[in-house]
Amino acid sequence: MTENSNFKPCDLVIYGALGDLSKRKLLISLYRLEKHHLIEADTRIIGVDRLDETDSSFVDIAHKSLQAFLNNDIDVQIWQRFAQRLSYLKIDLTQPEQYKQLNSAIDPEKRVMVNYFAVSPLLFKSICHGLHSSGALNAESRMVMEKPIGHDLKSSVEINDVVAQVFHENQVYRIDHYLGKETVLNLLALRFANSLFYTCWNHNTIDHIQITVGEDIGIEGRWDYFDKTGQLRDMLQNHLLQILTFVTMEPPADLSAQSIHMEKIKLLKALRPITYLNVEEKTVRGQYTAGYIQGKPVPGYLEEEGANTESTTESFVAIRVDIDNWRWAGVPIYMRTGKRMPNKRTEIVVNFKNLPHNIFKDSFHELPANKLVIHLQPNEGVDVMMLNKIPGIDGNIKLQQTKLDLSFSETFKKNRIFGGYEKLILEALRGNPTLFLSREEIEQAWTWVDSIQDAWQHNHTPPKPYPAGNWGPVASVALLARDGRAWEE
Ligand SMILES: NC(=O)C1=CN([C@@H]2O[C@H](COP(=O)(O)OP(=O)(O)OC[C@H]3O[C@@H](n4cnc5c(N)ncnc54)[C@H](OP(=O)(O)O)[C@@H]3O)[C@@H](O)[C@H]2O)C=CC1
Ligand SMILES: O=C1O[C@H](COP(=O)(O)O)[C@@H](O)[C@H](O)[C@H]1O
Repeated sequence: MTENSNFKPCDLVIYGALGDLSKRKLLISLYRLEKHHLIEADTRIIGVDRLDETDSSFVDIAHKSLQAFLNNDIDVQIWQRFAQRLSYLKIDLTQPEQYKQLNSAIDPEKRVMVNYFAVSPLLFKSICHGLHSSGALNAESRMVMEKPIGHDLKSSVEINDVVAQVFHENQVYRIDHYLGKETVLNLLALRFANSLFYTCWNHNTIDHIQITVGEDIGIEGRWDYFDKTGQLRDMLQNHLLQILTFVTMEPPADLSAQSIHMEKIKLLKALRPITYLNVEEKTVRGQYTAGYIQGKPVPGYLEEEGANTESTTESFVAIRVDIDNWRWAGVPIYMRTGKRMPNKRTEIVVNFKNLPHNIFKDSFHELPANKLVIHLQPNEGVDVMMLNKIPGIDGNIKLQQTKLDLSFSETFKKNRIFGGYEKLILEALRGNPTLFLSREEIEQAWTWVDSIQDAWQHNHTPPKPYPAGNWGPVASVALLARDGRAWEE
């Protein structure tokens, strides 16, 4: 144990331990934390799910997941240390009496109980009831709740109300793993530690902003969950709105969770509502058809495992967002997110305004505007596109567009970039809630997203098809073209 010797060990209970999130992200992140000696020696990990597994078969399942998602890059010693922490309990989460088993698995005298809800939000209420009736909780216990919390504002309020009956607000950790990503956190540094951006981060200087969160994967066998949810609720309600708030909120008074939550809520309240009257012009819904990703054929959404061929769920959304406040008046923010895009790419492009007059007509009829490109993943870093003089001795000044390139992997060679889940799981184990979300901001985000969902339903807006391996339907290009703009490709 090196860095965190002042933290208490935990009983980390993962509900839904055999599910996709647990296997793909949580166990992998925990293994990586183990590798870097960041987990207390006495911390235990208890997997809970409804299948008839045993401690040892759960250990095998965890090993297979690591093999699959870490490309077999498993160190024997680290694995042995990690495997010793693992145990399994079969609990049907809808059956309150089965939660009593937890009492013999945890040790509240020695360890803090951290309950990780890695299941559908439909089960959150049952888990709260079950935990309450089991008597396993105490004032130190924590709970980590996955996004999306609920399906809409109403269900989110219901869940938060039930959670509040069992956990005090300071025991509740609402996770959005994008807030654990280094590059998302770096937005705070970029904006609030650099005087360069202080005076120009507003409608006087910025023309528009683009936020792209593209994934090349499809729904990865998660039909039941995804088809009921869709890309708007799965990605935009949480990850994209979180990125948006970090890019556009007012400077917080300090770095405390409270100050940041306050600014995010103010920003979310300023988002102009999208209703059935303007939803067709402001949004694009898409659904992928069969196509190719990096040369390999992939099935369409309606041919995915378990698919219902009638589904009109969207796997792609593009939206023009307007923020009704002094800073952002007249500056559109275009956001798009989708499955089966050509590659995985999360980036923010801040497009600055053109200069009022061009004295370099020999080089450019119209001077290309400056751009700040923030690469959130992969190839984390920041680029500034600017104009420079091409060196030379002839009399004319000739310009060229050049890139000022700050690559994280180059610049911070000695620092490992931790994944979002690694960072946030560690914070939950340490009992630091700073990077988690407040109830109010989630409910505010639902209010805005519900209005879009209702408008689509009201207008019977069908998703537009796009072949896998493309950046969404053609209508997404038209969304910007109507404003005389284009997506950054
Ligand atoms: N997967 C991901 O990449 C991400 C997921 N999330 C969120 O995490 C949560 C879980 O997602 P995901 O892992 O994909 O979902 P999965 O359906 O893959 O996993 C849920 C697990 O819970 C089990 N389960 C369901 N009902 C019960 C029950 N009554 N008692 C005990 N176990 C039960 C399921 O078993 P069974 O298979 O038998 O139904 C399954 O093993 C969701 O809220 C999702 O939004 C958030 C970010 C990323
Ligand atoms: O929350 C979710 O996020 C993942 C994408 O996460 P990333 O860290 O790989 O960008 C997404 O695939 C999943 O559908 C969604 O539930």
